[in-house]
Amino acid sequence: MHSLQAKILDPRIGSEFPLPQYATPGSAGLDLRAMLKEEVVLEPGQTLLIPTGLSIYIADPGLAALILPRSGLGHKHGVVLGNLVGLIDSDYQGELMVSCWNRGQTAFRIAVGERIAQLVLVPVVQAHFELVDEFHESERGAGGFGHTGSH
Ligand SMILES: O=c1ccn([C@H]2C[C@H](O)[C@@H](COP(=O)(O)OP(=O)(O)OP(=O)(O)O)O2)c(=O)[nH]1
Ligand SMILES: [Mg+2]
Repeated sequence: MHSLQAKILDPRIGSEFPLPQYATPGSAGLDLRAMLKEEVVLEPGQTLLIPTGLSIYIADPGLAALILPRSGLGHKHGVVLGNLVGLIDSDYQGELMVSCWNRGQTAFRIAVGERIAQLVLVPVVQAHFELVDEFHESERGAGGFGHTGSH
């Protein structure tokens, strides 16, 4: 298992609420909690930036973290992310923030400490552009956006 530097910015993490943890041994995501002062109601269409009380420093440019919706919240309640996916750069040292978007039709109450999203550490390959005049021709060429049909 990888080791990740983290800072607790909200003392309720580690006391009232546990550090983000893998729910099962095979889980890919660490659940992030809403470290709100008090519960909030997210109205239909509303987006709110929610602090997690935690910062991480990934440090290795060969890694990044993604903030992803929790499938239960997204599917059952329409609560997803305002940025669809959050990308945490390896050099970011600020608080992990979750943009919560209620794309549904009904208001959703977010309780203090509720698990609102999940953090996944992923490998990254950085590349530089090698400018060329022509590509070696591929079977697909420039065809895209349904070029291969739908069946
Ligand atoms: O859901 C998110 C997305 C981003 N971030 C933090 C970590 C990330 O490294 C930084 C910048 O994110 P991004 O590059 O996606 O945003 P930007 O709009 O391009 O801002 P910047 O100009 O700071 O790069 O904001 C979060 O805390 N939560
Ligand atoms: Mg950026």
